[in-house]
Amino acid sequence: MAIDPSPIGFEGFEKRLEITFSHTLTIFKDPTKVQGLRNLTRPQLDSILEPACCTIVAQVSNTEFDSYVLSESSLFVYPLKIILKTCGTTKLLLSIPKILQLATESLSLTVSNVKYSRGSFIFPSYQPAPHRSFTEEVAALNQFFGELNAEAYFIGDPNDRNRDWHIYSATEEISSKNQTDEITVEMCMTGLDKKKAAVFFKKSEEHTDACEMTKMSGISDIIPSHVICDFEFDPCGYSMNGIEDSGYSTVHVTPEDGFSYASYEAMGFDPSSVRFEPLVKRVLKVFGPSEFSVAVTCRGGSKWWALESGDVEGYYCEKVVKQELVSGGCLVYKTYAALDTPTKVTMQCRKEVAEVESEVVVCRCIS
Ligand SMILES: C[S@@+](CC[C@H](N)C(=O)[O-])C[C@H]1O[C@@H](n2cnc3c(N)ncnc32)[C@H](O)[C@@H]1O
Repeated sequence: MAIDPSPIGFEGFEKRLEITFSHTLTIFKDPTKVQGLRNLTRPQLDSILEPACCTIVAQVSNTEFDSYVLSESSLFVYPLKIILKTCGTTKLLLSIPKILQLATESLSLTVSNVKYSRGSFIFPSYQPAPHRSFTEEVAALNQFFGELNAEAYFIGDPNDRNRDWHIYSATEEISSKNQTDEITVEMCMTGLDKKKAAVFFKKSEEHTDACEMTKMSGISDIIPSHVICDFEFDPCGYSMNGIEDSGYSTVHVTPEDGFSYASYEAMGFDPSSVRFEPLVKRVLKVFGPSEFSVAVTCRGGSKWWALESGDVEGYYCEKVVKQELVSGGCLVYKTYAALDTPTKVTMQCRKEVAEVESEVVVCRCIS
């Protein structure tokens, strides 16, 4: 586990890396090839996490994929996709060489798509290399994926640096054809309601375990059909992965007052049965944040899902930014503040990353 060197508090905001692979070899019903990355052994997964400075603390799997709760967030392993999400002072991008070595050399896979995203750190000056700035992160990513079609987007408000969203997208082939409909929702919440955050502290007298936290907080009601693997930290903090078929949800909570933070992410759900507004509402009911952001990445024909409605009771939507991604998908980023929070200024997509980075990095803003 990475020791948090910040004397101020724990960095809740996660870094998230998603790498999708394709087979280089023809598969003749070879079960080893069909299982792809799921063939990685526990020591091999540990060797991926070691450079990032985090460890596996719990696991739940189904026929489609494996999910792991980490000392700092989560790992999801599908046959052809790996999603690593880490927080605190972890060095997520240092895991890339090991992931690529195992996927390409041991499993004969090739990289087809890469997505890296994160919000704005609460304590940016305590992040280690290569996470000291987005510029540094883009340079690190380009070392491995710069040969693909790669773009980096820095979406935010120059007057409000702590609401930025950072996204790096790289793809082997620029095409939106044959993309399966897939939606990823990433919510970042700050200023949690103190009473709601109190659930995520272990009580010394009546010990509260992770399962109780899941039920008492209402997390189990967000997508009730998900099978949940939860974990409580000492003296406080909570993480969970929920799984169903090829979809997952994941929640991470830093409940300490002054730097409280919670994240909610869901991917692979049926967009006709899980709708944006009620989903966001159920998550907000659990945490009652003073501010939050939602980043929705849509692939295939599912863009309507993110654009359908932005109304959230008790909050006003400060801004909506739409960004087409080089991989063919579309990102919709929305920021909200509780109705009693002062209005924020206009958000825009800045070009400064493009100015300092290599040629493959551009920043475009559609809205
Ligand atoms: C649950 S982890 C997940 C972080 C997640 N990204 C978030 O902030 O929502 C962070 C919380 O667990 C607490 N914690 C306690 N022991 C920890 C450990 N060994 N590693 C990481 N977090 C720990 C931290 O103080 C913090 O409240």
